[in-house]
Amino acid sequence: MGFSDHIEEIERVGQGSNTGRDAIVIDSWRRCLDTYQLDPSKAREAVIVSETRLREHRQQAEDLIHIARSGLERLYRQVAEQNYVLLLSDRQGVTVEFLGDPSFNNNLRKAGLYLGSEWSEPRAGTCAVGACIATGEALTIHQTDHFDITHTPLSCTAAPIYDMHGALTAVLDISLLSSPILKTSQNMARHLVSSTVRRIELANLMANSRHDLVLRFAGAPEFLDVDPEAAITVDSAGCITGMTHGGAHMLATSRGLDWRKPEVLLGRSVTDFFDADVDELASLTRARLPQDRRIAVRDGTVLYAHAIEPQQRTTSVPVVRLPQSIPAMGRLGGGVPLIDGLRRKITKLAPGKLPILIQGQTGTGKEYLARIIHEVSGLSGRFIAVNCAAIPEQLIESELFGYLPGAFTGALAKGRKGLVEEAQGGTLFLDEIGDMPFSAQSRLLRVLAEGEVLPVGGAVPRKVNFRVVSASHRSLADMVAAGTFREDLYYRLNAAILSLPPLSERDDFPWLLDRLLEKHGEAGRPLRLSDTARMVVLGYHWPGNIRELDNALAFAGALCEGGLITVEDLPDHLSQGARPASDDGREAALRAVLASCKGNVSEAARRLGIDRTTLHRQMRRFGIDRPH
Ligand SMILES: Nc1ncnc2c1ncn2[C@@H]1O[C@H](COP(=O)(O)OP(=O)(O)OP(=O)(O)O)[C@@H](O)[C@H]1O
Repeated sequence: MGFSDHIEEIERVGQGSNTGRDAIVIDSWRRCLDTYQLDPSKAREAVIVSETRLREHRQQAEDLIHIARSGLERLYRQVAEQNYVLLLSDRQGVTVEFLGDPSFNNNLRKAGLYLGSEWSEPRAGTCAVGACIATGEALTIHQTDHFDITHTPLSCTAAPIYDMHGALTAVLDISLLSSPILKTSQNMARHLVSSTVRRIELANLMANSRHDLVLRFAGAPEFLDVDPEAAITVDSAGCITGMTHGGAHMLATSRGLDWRKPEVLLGRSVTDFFDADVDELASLTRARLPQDRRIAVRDGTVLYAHAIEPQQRTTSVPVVRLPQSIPAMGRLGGGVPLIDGLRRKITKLAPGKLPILIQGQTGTGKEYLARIIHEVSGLSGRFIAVNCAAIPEQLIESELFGYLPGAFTGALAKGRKGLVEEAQGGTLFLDEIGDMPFSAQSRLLRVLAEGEVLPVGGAVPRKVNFRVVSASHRSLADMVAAGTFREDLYYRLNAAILSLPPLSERDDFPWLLDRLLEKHGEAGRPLRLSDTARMVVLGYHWPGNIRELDNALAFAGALCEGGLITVEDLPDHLSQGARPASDDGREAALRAVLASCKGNVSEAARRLGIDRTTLHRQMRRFGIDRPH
């Protein structure tokens, strides 16, 4: 369909015709024309918010991103091969999390499939995220369903994420830069997105309702414990305090109410909706077989329920996250030679002003290490982190170096201080420095060489004094050789290089695991792992490194009962593609399982899923004594 055909079709719809598109598209086009007064003949570039605004949006969505991450990564792995990218947007339509193939970064950024892009209907016209926010429903906006001609190559599928009080809080979207003609090709995508959202809402509900009874529901007993369709929370008086979107649907349907009005559901007694009171519901625990946990809803439907008792109320002492109470250097890792070596280097380097370059794969803790360096350095200024990959190219110079009043269109009337100046007397952490555009590299070099910053549009440089720590998951030396990174800047940044190993090579893995279990548990009550879950965790290869482990435990911690993580609570892919653990990990796991079986080799072999001979062989290999 050509440009003029597209505009003509929108105009016909505006005049009241039905051109055969889905009602959801027609309604959205009409909103664009009548409510937002958008002109279909004016193509608009994708809107990408500034780094500062993006940071604010991400901060507000931080808890959700944290809980959602494991689900998002799992979904991304399922669809990445078909070239989908994944976006999580907040309720304003700003993309706060993005997963996509970095080799398409430029094209994706241009198409607005990127961190910070704004996909609300008033800004972008009909689009999946915007229409999803407007309707509250999962949907696909396919190619020419888009209002704006700039977006018609895309096919986007989105589903809303509701908080436990029934308010739309975010949107999960998967998008394709190019797709088959038929819209039905995206039905599977809609199904995948919706089921991921269901899991995210469930994890969110579990994480936020530690003191209420949680009830999960499924239409079939087989799926009850593994993939429930709906969940609600109930307080000790039997009143409903929270629900997933599926839960809201179930409650509303049973009484002919509107799920869009959560206020008519929350606070009501469970007896309004179920043929059972709160005590009967609370007895539907795992102690009974799933098929014995039948429950009738007021409209006559029969469901299966799973009750999870509230966790003990803790006194309201502020939660002290254990890692913070350990001195900075101690937080780096366990007492193994590799980490001790790193500690020695940091002790020497941190107090000086020498630029430090941290290398390591994604998620290995580069920013975490940079913060430790800042803490140990004793510098009185702030730690300012800049993700060079997340700032749109045209904004990077003004964000870093600031600008004077009227430096460019859209600039603030007062001008603005750049991040370099914000780091005055402190540390400027330049993450993903390899993604810094060439022109900004030249300016940065001048700042470092001369200790002066020249704001955009300015003529008089200002003195600056800060420590620079940069990080990259790519080899800057290779980029220099390829001519994509300035050699002189490289030599300025890499006065000292620190390398962080991938998680699978860290001998202190069990130490890290314990710290993260403390972090995600309640104050003084770390999460625990069942023996088999520990084996699975130690046996997985963790391509996303500490971040992936951190997210998986946050997710499992939200799903588990009583603080004990079992294999079912872990993201599925951990147990599927498990690769052999490092020797240290395997040895620690064997000892842990043997100890918990009081040395009973047959029982330990059963729990580990290996035969006795193999277990004996492994025990010999690690010098573990045969129990007497
Ligand atoms: N030594 C550690 N102990 C406990 N948690 C850690 C440690 N190192 C990193 N983490 C946690 O792992 C996660 C990832 O760390 P960080 O963001 O520093 O990684 P990164 O290498 O900068 O990642 P990227 O390259 O993707 O920016 C964070 O949640 C951080 O708190």
